[in-house]
Amino acid sequence: FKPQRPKNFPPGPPPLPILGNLLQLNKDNPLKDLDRLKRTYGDVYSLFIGPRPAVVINGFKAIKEAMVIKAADFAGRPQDMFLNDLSKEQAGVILEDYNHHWKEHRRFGLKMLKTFGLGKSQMEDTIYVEIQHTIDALEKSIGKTLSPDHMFHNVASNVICQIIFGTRYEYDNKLIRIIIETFAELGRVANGPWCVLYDSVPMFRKIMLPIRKAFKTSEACKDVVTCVVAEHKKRRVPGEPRHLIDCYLDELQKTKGEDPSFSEKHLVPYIIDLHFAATDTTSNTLLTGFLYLMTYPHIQEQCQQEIDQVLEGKDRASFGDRINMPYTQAVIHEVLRITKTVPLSVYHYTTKDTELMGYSIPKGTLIIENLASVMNEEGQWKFPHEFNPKNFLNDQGALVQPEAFIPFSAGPRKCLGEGLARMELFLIMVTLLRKFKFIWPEDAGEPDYIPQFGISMTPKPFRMKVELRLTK
Ligand code: HEM
Repeated sequence: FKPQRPKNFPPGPPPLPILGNLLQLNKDNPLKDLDRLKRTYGDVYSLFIGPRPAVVINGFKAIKEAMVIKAADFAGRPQDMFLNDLSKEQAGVILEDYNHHWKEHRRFGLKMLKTFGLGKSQMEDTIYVEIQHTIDALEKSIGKTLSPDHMFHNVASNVICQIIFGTRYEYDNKLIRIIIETFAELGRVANGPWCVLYDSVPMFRKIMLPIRKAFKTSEACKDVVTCVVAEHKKRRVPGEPRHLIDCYLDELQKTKGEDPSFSEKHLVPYIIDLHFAATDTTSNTLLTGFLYLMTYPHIQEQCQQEIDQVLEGKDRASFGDRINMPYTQAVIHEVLRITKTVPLSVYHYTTKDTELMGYSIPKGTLIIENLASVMNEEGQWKFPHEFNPKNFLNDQGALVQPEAFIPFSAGPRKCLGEGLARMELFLIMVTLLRKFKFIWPEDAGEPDYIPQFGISMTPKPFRMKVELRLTK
């Protein structure tokens, strides 16, 4: 029953029978424990999640060797875990293994972002529609305090909904509600002990009640999305796509069953994947950004000075303006660094027997890419442990992007939505900072910067006070 490390496998703490090293990891937030183990065993070490061996990769050098230099060896995804079983062999793109289906859906996703405006003013227009809704909400709260949670979630959700469905939804819409509830439910289960038990002791799988509930919620979510797709299908004119769903159906017609990767049954999980990947990540980064901007008012003011100067006489910012805003850009980069938005990336899997930093790693090993360890790695940053935009500025005040800046990961599985996320963060932050001053409420006490751990790091709920800067 005691798990054994294969020959020349990375070292790690001795495992217990059945449980492996689970008791050595804090179930609410394992990041500190992973850091502690790194100090003992080095940048590449192994752990047993139950009886399953996993290799944890820390620090920029080791991550680069795995994800970039030996990219194809480390680009798989495990296929026998709770989240895979949820998608019942109809994976979209995030959890799909390194295969033809993944490649085609990734290519298609990138094409969709371009088709619907990335790199053109069309995407800026889409984002601006959402910003206007945020501005309306903020204007109603001038002089009062408000909770920004839903506001940023709404923006990020609606930008991706415009691409997928060609429409925006109010926060209380049935589709959006069920998607949010499903992710919350799955997030709770995925971060908790039930999921670990599910992944490590398959014989218990069928009898675990919380797991069965999560499966039911996920099915209900798929049913709602399926209905929405069916509605869109009724109004579709082949060859005249209005949104991603139309384009997918056109692609299906083009390949006429020759390429089984594209099939209607894959469309629903694909949509859910994209919405999931695009929403909490972007909104949690924005929330963290505004938490820091409120509590570091001198940094907020310096951004505002630069924004006022560059946008003087202009109605609105365009993404191209970022070139003339090195300080604001540095702040946005610093927000992404400090947020560690997706701290352990998405689990990878080795596609063949390989080597890393001199250790042997067999095919089919679970790989945990500790992106958080790079974001405050000593030697990579001027100020690894503080919020300081100088991490991204040289002595002349120009923007520099250290190689270790990999909040979107690196290599072939790198975030598909990086371009969209960067555009959203820039346009939303710049537009809101130009128009409003964000203030940490006097009665809010000391800010708590420690986020809740999850697939995406979520800041603890906070309130913000808003004052108007421009009346236009
Ligand atoms: C601040 C915002 C975001 C951050 C920090 C972020 C970060 C990440 C990270 C770390 C991964 C895992 C990469 C890996 O496995 O090596 C990922 C994957 C992914 N992201 Fe993002 N992401 C963000 C926003 C978005 C947006 C807006 C989209 C919209 C389309 C998106 C779509 C995806 C997809 C589809 C994948 C899976 C890629 C694959 O498996 O090939 N992300 N993201």
